[in-house]
Amino acid sequence: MRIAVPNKGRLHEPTLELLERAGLHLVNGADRKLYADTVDPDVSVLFARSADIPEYVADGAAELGITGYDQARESPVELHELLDLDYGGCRIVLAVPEDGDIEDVSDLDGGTIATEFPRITEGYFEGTDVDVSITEVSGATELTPHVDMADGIVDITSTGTTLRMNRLEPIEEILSSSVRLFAREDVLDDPKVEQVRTALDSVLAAEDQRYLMLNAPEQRLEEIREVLPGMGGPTVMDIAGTEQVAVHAVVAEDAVFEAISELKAVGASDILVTEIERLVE
Ligand SMILES: Nc1ncnc2c1ncn2[C@@H]1O[C@H](COP(=O)(O)OP(=O)(O)OP(=O)(O)O)[C@@H](O)[C@H]1O
Ligand SMILES: O=P(O)(O)OC[C@H]1O[C@H](OP(=O)(O)OP(=O)(O)O)[C@H](O)[C@@H]1O
Ligand SMILES: [Mg+2]
Repeated sequence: MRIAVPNKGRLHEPTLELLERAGLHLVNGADRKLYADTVDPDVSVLFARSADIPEYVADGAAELGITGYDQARESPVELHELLDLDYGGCRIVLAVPEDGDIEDVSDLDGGTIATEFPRITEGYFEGTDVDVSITEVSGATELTPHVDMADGIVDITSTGTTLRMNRLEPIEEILSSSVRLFAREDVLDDPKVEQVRTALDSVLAAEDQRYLMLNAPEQRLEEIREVLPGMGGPTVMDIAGTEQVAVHAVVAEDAVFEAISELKAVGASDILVTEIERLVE
């Protein structure tokens, strides 16, 4: 089983980090290589450009691919999306010069749009009654409206800094993207695919949960339980030779702050909060 992952760019590092956290450690160095093995002898990693990953998976070079949803939409191939990996969040927008006369999509009729995403752009304009010609560029798209190459652009934005720096403003959002795990339809029944999906999902599931440990007087256990409904309730252990119990529970990260003061109020002490590496439900 091969997983195609970004070989460079902003998705490279976080993708390798995710594989590591999921337990799929690369074993023979990743630098400047096309392939790497993982600790699982049945799983290897293939490095490719983010934009090429959908094609690599569809063509059989890899069974699974990790890349942006925008890249999957731009590619002509059809893949099955297994998991939203929740990083590389960005939007593809239609943007025009801040100080020009274009205020609305309809003002672009008869105009030219420059983009690295011609298919997405074409699909968007097909859904409007605005006719534009599309010029494909391979980078620095933001420059094109200022050198009379285009009236507007369709490009990626996240913080909006690049658009602002180039005196452009978004007038429409075309799609919202994040990194996803994709598979070819014919491998969906392979148990290894499910194993990889579960491993990656366990990292995401753990991210917004914390492991809470505390000591409490045994007679206050019921009150403690009320604060900690948790996953299947807390684990309770007797502390030998004392009237105290040790309580362990998984708690949503955003509930920890409040839970701590409530737990103290019902007699908890020695409260410890730790991150969870993986969580398989
Ligand atoms: N500003 C951004 N914020 C968040 N995610 C982004 C941003 N820009 C790009 N991405 C995501 O990362 C993917 C790859 O973009 P990146 O710029 O890293 O590679 P690239 O420019 O395609 O690399 P290459 O150098 O191989 O051409 C995009 O398809 C998108 O999903
Ligand atoms: O809204 P912002 O946060 O400013 O991000 C948007 C920019 O990020 C991406 O470029 P990237 O930094 O990946 O550089 P690249 O052109 O080399 O791909 C994208 O092509 C935009 O130019
Ligand atoms: Mg880029």
